[in-house]
Amino acid sequence: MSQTLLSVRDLRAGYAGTTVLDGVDLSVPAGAVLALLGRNGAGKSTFVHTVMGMLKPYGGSVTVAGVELAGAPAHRVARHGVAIVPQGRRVFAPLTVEENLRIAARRRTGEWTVPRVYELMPRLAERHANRGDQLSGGEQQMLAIGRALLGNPRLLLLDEPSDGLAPAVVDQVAGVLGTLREQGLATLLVEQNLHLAFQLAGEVAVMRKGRIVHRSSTVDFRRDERQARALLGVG
Ligand SMILES: Nc1ncnc2c1ncn2[C@@H]1O[C@H](COP(=O)(O)OP(=O)(O)OP(=O)(O)O)[C@@H](O)[C@H]1O
Repeated sequence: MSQTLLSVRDLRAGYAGTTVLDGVDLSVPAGAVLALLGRNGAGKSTFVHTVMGMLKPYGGSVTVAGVELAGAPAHRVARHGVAIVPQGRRVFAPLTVEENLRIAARRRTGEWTVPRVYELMPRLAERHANRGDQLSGGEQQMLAIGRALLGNPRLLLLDEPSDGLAPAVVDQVAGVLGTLREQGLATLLVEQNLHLAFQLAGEVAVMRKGRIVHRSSTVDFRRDERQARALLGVG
C-alpha cells in the first residue's frame, strides 16, 4: 500500500454561512494522480481552495503527510508542500514569463529551479521575455504550472487545466502533466475534460452536492459506462 499524502476527513465549508462542502472525505496517496470529477457547482473548486487554505473551513480535518492544516493560511499550507494551479490560471499580466517565474522562485529552495521549468516546458523558454498578457491560453497554463512547481510541491492541486484550451493545446498540457506524473508528483486533478482525466489519473473520485459519492480506479470507472454517466449526470 502506498502512503497517504493528503487526507481529508469530514471537511465542511462554504460562503457566508451557506454550506457547499458537506462532509468531504478524500485522500490522495503519495505519487498518485487522482481525478476529482463532478458537475458544475458540485463544490470541486471550493474543495481545492479549502485544502489550500484560501477558504477557512467550518470544520473537519486536512492533513498533509500527517500534519493537521485545516484552517491554516495558504502560505503555511504551501510550506508543507502543497501548490495550486487555480482555474483561470492567474499569472501576472504585466510581468514577463521570466519575471513571473523568478517571483515564484523567491525564497524557495528545492529541486525546482527556473532552468528546470524551462527544460520541462521549452515553450516558456522561447517566450521568456514576453509579458503574461502576450501569451496564448496554453502558454499561460504552462506558466501557472511552472509557478506552482517552483514552490517545490509534493502535492499539486490543478483546477481545470484544460479550461478554454483547444484540443491540440490540451494535448501539450497533458504531455507536461504526464511527465510530472512519471516523476512521482502527487496530483489532485479537477477536470471536466474526461479524456484528459482518464489519460492521467489512476483513480477517480466523484463529488456531488459537496460530498464524495464514488471512488474507484479509472479502469473500473470506465468499464461501467452507465454508472459513470449517472454519477456525472451526463447522457
Ligand atoms: N466566492 C463565492 N461566493 C459565494 N458562493 C460561491 C463562491 N464560489 C463558489 N460559490 C458557490 O459554491 C457552489 C460550488 O461552487 P464550486 O465552484 O466549488 O463548484 P465546482 O464543482 O468547482 O464547479 P465548476 O466546475 O463550475 O467550477 C456553487 O453553488 C457556487 O455558486
